[in-house]
Amino acid sequence: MDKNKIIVFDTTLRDGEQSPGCSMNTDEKIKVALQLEKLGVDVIEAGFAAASPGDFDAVSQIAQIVKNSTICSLSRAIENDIKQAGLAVQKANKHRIHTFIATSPIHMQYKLKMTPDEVIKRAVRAVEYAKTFVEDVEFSCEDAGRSEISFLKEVMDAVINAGAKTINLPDTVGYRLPTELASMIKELSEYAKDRAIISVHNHNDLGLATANTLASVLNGARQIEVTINGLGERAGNSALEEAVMAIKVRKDIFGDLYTNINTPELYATSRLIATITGVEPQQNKAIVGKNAFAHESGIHQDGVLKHQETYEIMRPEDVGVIKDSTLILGKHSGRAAFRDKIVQLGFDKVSDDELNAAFERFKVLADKKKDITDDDVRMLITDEALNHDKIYELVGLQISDCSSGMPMAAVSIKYEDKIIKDAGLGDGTMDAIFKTIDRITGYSGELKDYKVISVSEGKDSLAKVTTRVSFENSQAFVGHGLSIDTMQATANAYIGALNSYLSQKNRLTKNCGHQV
Ligand SMILES: CC(=O)SCCNC(=O)CCNC(=O)[C@H](O)C(C)(C)COP(=O)(O)OP(=O)(O)OC[C@H]1O[C@@H](n2cnc3c(N)ncnc32)[C@H](O)[C@@H]1OP(=O)(O)O
Ligand SMILES: CC(C)C(=O)C(=O)O
Repeated sequence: MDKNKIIVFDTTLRDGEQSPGCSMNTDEKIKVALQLEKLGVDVIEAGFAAASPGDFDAVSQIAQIVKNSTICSLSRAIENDIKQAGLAVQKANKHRIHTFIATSPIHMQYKLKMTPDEVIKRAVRAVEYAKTFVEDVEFSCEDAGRSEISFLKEVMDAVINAGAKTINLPDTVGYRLPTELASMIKELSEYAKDRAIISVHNHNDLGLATANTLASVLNGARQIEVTINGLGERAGNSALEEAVMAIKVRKDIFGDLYTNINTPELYATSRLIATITGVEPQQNKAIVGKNAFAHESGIHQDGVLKHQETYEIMRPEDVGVIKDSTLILGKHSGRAAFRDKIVQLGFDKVSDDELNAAFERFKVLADKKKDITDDDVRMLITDEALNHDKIYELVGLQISDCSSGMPMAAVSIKYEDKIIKDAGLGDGTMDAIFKTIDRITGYSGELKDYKVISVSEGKDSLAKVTTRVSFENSQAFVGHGLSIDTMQATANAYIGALNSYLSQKNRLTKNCGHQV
């Protein structure tokens, strides 16, 4: 084991997905996992296999597709959870079970209703049982941040003896300050010595998650549990991009400590997650926010023009932000320039079909819009990749509305080589579109969330719509729509959610007879 290597454990697909409104379907999770692999993440926590058949399906598919990163599933210290985790990750090249139980007085007394002794026994049984599925078992003392150090040591001894290789000490409720966590991690790392790797998993309730992660690394932690864009339960987790760049930029402090993260992939990974979840990082978010490398005021601009490092502590290209694109795309650009641009933007695994479909859409867009930005191209490619399950496909949409009239939508949809047309009224234009689509497809969706953002600036910007829709009392499915026309993007996003629901339903029924 290299003492200077910081293992990057990404939990975007598990804790990140616990952010309200951030659930992803299996295809989306696979795309994220492949991008995390490209980013160089050591361990991907692909989900909580026992949580639902959909989660089990996603973890097992990722386990079979990703080759370089270790694939891990979280599980409570409960036999059936561990079994589901073990079965889900078993086909991975490298696999891990991550089992946990809370160790703080407040969690043991009120939530688990267990005595400390019972918790230790349960933890040991969990690790021993997990070892019957995989060699690599991680154990987490949930709410370690509010646990007693002496009890943590007892739990650590017991689970290490049972075979746990990594001990994670989460600050589950983001309570600790960096100096406090640093001393706790120092004491427990020294206590563990070479018996196990000490890991940290910090939440951001006081805005200290990344500070806590870095303080822990400086005090012996050799695994960091992080998420892209800092997604996660409540105020989120420590952001991968922040922790990794701090270690890289501040060599004077971190010395020989390093991660294997391919940092020029950070921005593309962040964009993929934002596009899939529809949750944009705040504009001033470190590393990946829209303003992270923007200089507004004259004195700063003057400084950067004279010498970039006056106001930039890292180069935008180090994190994959391309500031000055040399290739300008427009209506006269051809396929070669388009392909070149998407490679430049970091998409090197786009299939010919996806490229051709995106190129056709690019040409239509270029006819309507003067400047095609990098963000437009990125969205076109991602949208094509996210909407490949075209069970139902929007062919035409016509809407009419006036301030005192009856909103109406006429919709035509392709289904199995047939074009089905219908028209209907609604309480607003969007309602008319949704109701007409429901009538054509025979599925009545319940809209749980709707978001629209403009991809770039200007009146002719592309609209990117993300919907979350539940069908037949299912969980909410995400749909994406992209168009210069917001209503067209809305219809596509709604149909996309239905397609996503139907493909998941088909796959689960085929694989294991489960309902969605
Ligand atoms: C800090 C974290 O992020 S932990 C991970 C959070 N992630 C999730 O919760 C994943 C999504 N969760 C789910 O789908 C569901 O909660 C399930 C399937 C896991 C469990 O559902 P249910 O069996 O209905 O239980 P429910 O969620 O209501 O309550 C949790 C139960 O697990 C117990 N429990 C909680 N953590 C643990 C643990 N680590 N080990 C053992 N038992 C635990 C609780 O005490 C409670 O038990 P009780 O029902 O006897 O009171
Ligand atoms: C289960 C653990 C790792 C967790 O998510 C937390 O404590 O926040």
